[in-house]
Amino acid sequence: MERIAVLGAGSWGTALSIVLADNHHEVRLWGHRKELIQQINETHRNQKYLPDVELSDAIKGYTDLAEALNSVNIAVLAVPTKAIREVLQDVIKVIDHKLTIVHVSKGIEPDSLLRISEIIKEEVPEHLLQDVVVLSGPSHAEEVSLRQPTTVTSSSDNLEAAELIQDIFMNQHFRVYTNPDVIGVEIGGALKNIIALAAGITDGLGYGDNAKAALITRGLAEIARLGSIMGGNPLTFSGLTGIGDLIVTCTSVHSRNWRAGNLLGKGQKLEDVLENMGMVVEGVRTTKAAYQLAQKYEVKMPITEALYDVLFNDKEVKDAVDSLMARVKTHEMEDLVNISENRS
Ligand SMILES: NC(=O)C1=CN([C@@H]2O[C@H](COP(=O)(O)OP(=O)(O)OC[C@H]3O[C@@H](n4cnc5c(N)ncnc54)[C@H](OP(=O)(O)O)[C@@H]3O)[C@@H](O)[C@H]2O)C=CC1
Ligand SMILES: O=C(CO)COP(=O)(O)O
Repeated sequence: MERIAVLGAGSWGTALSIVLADNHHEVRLWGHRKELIQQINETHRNQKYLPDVELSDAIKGYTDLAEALNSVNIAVLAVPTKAIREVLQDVIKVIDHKLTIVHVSKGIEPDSLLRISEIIKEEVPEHLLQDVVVLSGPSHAEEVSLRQPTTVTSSSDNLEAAELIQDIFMNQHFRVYTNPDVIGVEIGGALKNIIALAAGITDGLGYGDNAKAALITRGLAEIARLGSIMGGNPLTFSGLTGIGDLIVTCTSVHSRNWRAGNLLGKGQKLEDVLENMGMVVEGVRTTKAAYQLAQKYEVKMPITEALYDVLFNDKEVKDAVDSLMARVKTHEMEDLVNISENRS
């Protein structure tokens, strides 16, 4: 049994706390809102983020970060990407020993263009950092908290650390694989949210399954194109954290990214959609970061670029779809064409 701190008491932090408590670990769920943590401790429910599930006594809520991290060697970082630096800066003020940090967030930081494991290594000095592990895959909190079958991937530069986290989380409802390709895992997890926003938009516009299949397939192509150039293993994009997460996020009503896209497709304004969601929609910031990455690496990412225009340049959603369809003709598998041209 381990004592584990989960930092972030939103949907995902709470759902993962349930998995850890089921596995008989002592779970310290830290959140920055006093009322929410009080409610978790008094009613054993997280009314705002996962109202339908009762939390076990093994999950204790904390608002004091020092208390939550006292005598803890493993911390699960479950806050939105934009809050990661702030939380880490507070964490290093209150610890005096090495932590293994498991991050479960799906995003890329705009402008710095850093992946989350890179932000962690930038913020946490070596003498306080044991290992960094990313846990990612097709896993909506709503289903995980109901103990419905779910599969995810644990990834780290240190295989032993990835396996430790695999052991800690794995149970009969929550199956954990390992993958040493941290770059591919983080890029797949972050960029699928862009495609999910786009899939929500086409659904909101009233387009059908053909459009959705096209987005998933061509979306995966552009994620893999960028991710491979950044150093990810192309095979990772056909795994759980690639196509797996892309499918679940583009097709599930649980997805906040899909829901946000759906409302945009129905004509709502971005500010209104985000304000009413009440939960993080990571894909918006990630679209900006991916757009910048595409320029930096000179990679073609037409869906990301079209969505960028919708989100940040006020382009009409219908016009964005029209311009994607009217792009200059091209091969589906450009690499295959290059290989066969070289042979002849
Ligand atoms: N939900 C899911 O099914 C899954 C989510 N993820 C990823 O997990 C990450 C977290 O998402 P999720 O839990 O769903 O998001 P939610 O919006 O449900 O919850 C986010 C939580 O983080 C808190 N928070 C925000 N900023 C700070 C801060 N500066 N300091 C402390 N706490 C803060 C929020 O508090 P407040 O109430 O004050 O806003 C809230 O409790 C995202 O990157 C997401 O992509 C990954 C897999 C599945
Ligand atoms: O990452 C997720 C499922 O794997 C959650 O997706 P949303 O953030 O779109 O809800």
